[in-house]
Amino acid sequence: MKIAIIGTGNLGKSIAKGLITNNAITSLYLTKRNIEGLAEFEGYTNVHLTTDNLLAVQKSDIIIFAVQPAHFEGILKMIKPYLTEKHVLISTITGFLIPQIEQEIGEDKFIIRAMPNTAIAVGKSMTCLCSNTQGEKRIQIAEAIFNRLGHSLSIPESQMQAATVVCASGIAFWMRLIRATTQAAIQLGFDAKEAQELAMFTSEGAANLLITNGNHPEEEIDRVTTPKGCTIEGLNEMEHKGLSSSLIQGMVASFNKINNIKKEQI
Ligand SMILES: NC(=O)C1=CN([C@@H]2O[C@H](COP(=O)(O)OP(=O)(O)OC[C@H]3O[C@@H](n4cnc5c(N)ncnc54)[C@H](OP(=O)(O)O)[C@@H]3O)[C@@H](O)[C@H]2O)C=CC1
Ligand SMILES: O=C(O)[C@@H]1CCC=N1
Repeated sequence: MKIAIIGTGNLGKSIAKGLITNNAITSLYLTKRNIEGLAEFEGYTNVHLTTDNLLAVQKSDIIIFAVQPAHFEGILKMIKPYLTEKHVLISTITGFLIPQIEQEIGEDKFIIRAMPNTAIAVGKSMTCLCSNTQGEKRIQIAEAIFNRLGHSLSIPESQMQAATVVCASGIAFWMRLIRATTQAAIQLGFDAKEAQELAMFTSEGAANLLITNGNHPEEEIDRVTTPKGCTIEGLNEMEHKGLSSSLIQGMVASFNKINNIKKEQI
């Protein structure tokens, strides 16, 4: 696959790492205005670093956009004359809707929105996908890419804002939970390195129990909570302090913020 990533920042680099590690590219063009920040990608014969978005578009079939929302409109205007019927356009841009993209480049283009997360760098992204009517004819290409780099789910565009919070921002939320459990483990006597090891692999085990068994979390909780035991004591104390409520309120705040994100960023 001939792929370009327009805007190789935090997410773009993560996608690039995933694509390279999983041998998912014939050629990969990575763009950025300041390409000094891409030194880690030097030395791969099929990876090209450039400031020239038009070159990247012309040399590629699949264009993944990963710039900040406020930069996207200008880039679409610039590349429009260079888009052909071969191009599949995949936008990871938060809050930028398909009709807005179509307004810039036309409804006849294959337009897909993807909401991956930074775990794509290690082939573990939960990625939600949607497309315009034309894009439905190429959605399998996006599914092939993102399934190779994790797990994908096609959803209506109306759910993309929620998917951004749950899946993309979700990495930060889970990191904070893992960090907090690490801090607790340190307080309980483990050194910092061991504490993080315990927190990381326990959270991985919890997720894998659900992925493998397909059970409801409460079913797995019931298996751990010995009557009058220490687990239920801890869980109930966490709930008295508002753990679930705090997570839900934080995620709803994150969701509401997306409505303003495009006009606020520069
Ligand atoms: N970070 C994440 O986990 C996720 C982010 N997203 C979305 O992905 C997008 C990028 O986010 P993120 O990676 O965090 O942001 P970053 O700021 O880290 O990356 C954006 C990159 O775009 C580059 N850029 C800006 N203007 C241009 C241009 N004209 N041509 C080429 N490159 C350009 C910037 O580099 P330079 O200034 O050198 O050009 C920068 O490296 C956002 O829209 C965000 O909503 C979606 C899911 C997850
Ligand atoms: O924080 C943000 O706005 C972007 C979108 C989701 C993850 N990062």
